[in-house]
Amino acid sequence: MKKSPLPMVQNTSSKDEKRTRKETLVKLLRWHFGYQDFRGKQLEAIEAVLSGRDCFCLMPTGGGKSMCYQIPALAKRGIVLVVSPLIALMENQVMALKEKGIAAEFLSSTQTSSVRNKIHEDLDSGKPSVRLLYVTPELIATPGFMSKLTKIHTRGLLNLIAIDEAHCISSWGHDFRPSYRKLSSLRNHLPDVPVLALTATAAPKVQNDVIESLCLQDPLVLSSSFNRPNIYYEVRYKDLLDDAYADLSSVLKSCGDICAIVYCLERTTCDGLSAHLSKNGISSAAYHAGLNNKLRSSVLDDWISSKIQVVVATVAFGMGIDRKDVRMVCHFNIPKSMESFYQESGRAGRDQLPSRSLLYYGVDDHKKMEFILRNAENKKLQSSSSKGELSKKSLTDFNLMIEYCEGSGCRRKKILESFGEQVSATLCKKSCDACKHPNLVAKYLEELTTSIARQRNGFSRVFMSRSTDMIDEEFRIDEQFSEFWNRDDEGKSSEEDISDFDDETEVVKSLPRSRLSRKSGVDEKIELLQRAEENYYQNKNFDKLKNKVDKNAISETLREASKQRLLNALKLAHKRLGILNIELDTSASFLENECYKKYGKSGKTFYYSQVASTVRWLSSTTLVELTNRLGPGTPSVPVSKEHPPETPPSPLLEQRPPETTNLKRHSSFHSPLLEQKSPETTTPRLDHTFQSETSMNTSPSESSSLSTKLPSIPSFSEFVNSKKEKGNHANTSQNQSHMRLEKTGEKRLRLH
Ligand SMILES: Nc1ncnc2c1ncn2[C@@H]1O[C@H](COP(=O)(O)OP(=O)(O)OP(=O)(O)O)[C@@H](O)[C@H]1O
Ligand SMILES: [Mg+2]
Repeated sequence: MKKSPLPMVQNTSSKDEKRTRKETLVKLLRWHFGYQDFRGKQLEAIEAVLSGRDCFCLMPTGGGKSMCYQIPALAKRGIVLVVSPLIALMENQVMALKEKGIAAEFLSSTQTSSVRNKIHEDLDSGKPSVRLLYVTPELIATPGFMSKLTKIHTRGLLNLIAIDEAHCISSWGHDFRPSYRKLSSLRNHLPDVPVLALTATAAPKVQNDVIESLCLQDPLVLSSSFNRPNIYYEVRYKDLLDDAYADLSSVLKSCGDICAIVYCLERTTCDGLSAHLSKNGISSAAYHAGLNNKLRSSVLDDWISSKIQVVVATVAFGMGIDRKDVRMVCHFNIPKSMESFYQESGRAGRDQLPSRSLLYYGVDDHKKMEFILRNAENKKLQSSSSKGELSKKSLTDFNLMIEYCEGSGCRRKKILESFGEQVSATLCKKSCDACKHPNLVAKYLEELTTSIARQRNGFSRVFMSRSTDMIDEEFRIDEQFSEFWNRDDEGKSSEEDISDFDDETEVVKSLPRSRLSRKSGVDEKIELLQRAEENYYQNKNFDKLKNKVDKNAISETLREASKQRLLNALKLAHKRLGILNIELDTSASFLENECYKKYGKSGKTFYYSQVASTVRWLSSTTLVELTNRLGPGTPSVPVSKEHPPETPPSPLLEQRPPETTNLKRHSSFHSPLLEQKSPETTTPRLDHTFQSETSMNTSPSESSSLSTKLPSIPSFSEFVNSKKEKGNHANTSQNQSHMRLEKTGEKRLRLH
């Protein structure tokens, strides 16, 4: 339903006229949005763009930047074009505006062509009804759309171009989107349309970059303080806690039924933590780019409509999400920069009511993030030597985050000073843990220092400990080792989860790719890692390690959550493959037990990686493989949906004696870590025929014993060796195949 139009704003300059204009704008605000008055610098920004001036608007998260282009759209006949980085963000805003009776639309590839055509017809009509048109930067770059904009402009109907989240244009910013770079063409094509750039990113370098890149002319630069007085800042130290999962769970419980966001670095953590919270009676769901669009939308809807209270998410969740009553934002892993932290924690308390930011800091998380950033930095350095300065920036930015966690003194001051704001000592008013409980925080920091020193002396873990600095200094992580990185998504590198953008491709394209081809020196480093692993398992320094291992121990709760994950994955496999001849609950226990047996002593990270890899295996495995691993007996004929095995289902766990885990590997066993097949099995094949052939070549007695005696999950050394062999084998096979192809000039079956 559309509202009746209010008087249009005139561009006038006398004092009275100025007052009248302000009154009209306030009337529009009250009429359409129900707010009493403008906040902060909103009015100045609105007046500037209405007078035709470019404006750069720097406001804190939740400060009300959207209003700076929404009111101008209502104040003048014509269209305001809004460029926004995420489709979800556009959808949300358009929906909210439509609910208020404001004619807003968005154009994106997710719409049906009939919806898009309708919008285009309206735009071409000469008298468009739409007042706010949201588009992606990619669309702006297309010649067709640019000529449409030019046409609208020649009819005098393009009032303003608003670039929301404008920091995305700057490679100095924390959310750089290459597609935003294309927006610089707007000024060439539409030189006299005012441009409004909006961001909550305060770094001066980013500001200058935005102004230059968008070619803003004599812009009015409006900036407000970044202080969020209604947010209480706190850091908890994972290394000093028995169980961070349990700690978060009790914090959330003690707060009552609050709305919260928990950010994690990795998708697996989101899944595990969300399962843990749910199990403890907290209504929660995981949200990350690994879920399909439908699932993500339903999680978002449920959270926005308060059906669930807590979303456990990667950074894919949040940019521009406008739920005002978020009472707590928790970072379960350290964010990559102060800018990211500020943006994400700033999603708390947008209604200006007291809220909380809680960060769980762990030394392992620190190392992991540092490793990811260094890896990304190395990649950038290799791709362009001129970007050296830029590459180092990520580590410098991260150091501010470390200082926030490990340093003493007011947290608020640290945040604001990192953005160049000078802050008085009294500003915080005891609204951070360091100001409210200085002695306690000092004690924690001391304990943390001791714990770090202990870890430095001991060798806590192959990848995550400080003693691996010398390795990761040069060692370029290969995607293939991602299992040991607690990664849940093959083919995507660690950086992806940091960006975790879900709808655009360019960021994904810019991710580090596998470096298998760059072999130089890698073998030595692998050997180094293997030696490290051997040392570790020999437990020579067990006493020194004990403390750390305890901290890293796998709790029953974590095991239960993992079992739940495996059960869910089994259910999905059950759906995908049809009726499975296995008992799901027992099989989940069995698989979890396998992971625990293998990595129970190595600690959470390895154990959790193994769970993750098993989950992935379940998502892609065939019925034969699954039955071989979990079912009652090896089928002597290929198993298919049409020909299920005749033996009745019987849970494997009871059938398997403990010593059988060391028996020789069944050829049809498909380990998620060890995909390599023995040389004799590497003939051209289709998956199913291969499985059935191997099964048929096995004698019945062998077959039944193999089916119950499952192979062990490979150790890190086995995994590394298998990858090496696989690499060598692939090279040999490729050479042979290449020669054959050259000879025959014919394309044959692709060799593995
Ligand atoms: N003048 C106002 N008075 C009261 N509430 C307002 C006012 N202007 C905006 N708001 C409300 O403040 C909330 C935050 O606004 P908005 O989403 O525009 O913030 P933002 O600056 O874009 O934040 P972010 O950086 O997170 O995108 C919204 O719910 C909005 O309706
Ligand atoms: Mg916004």
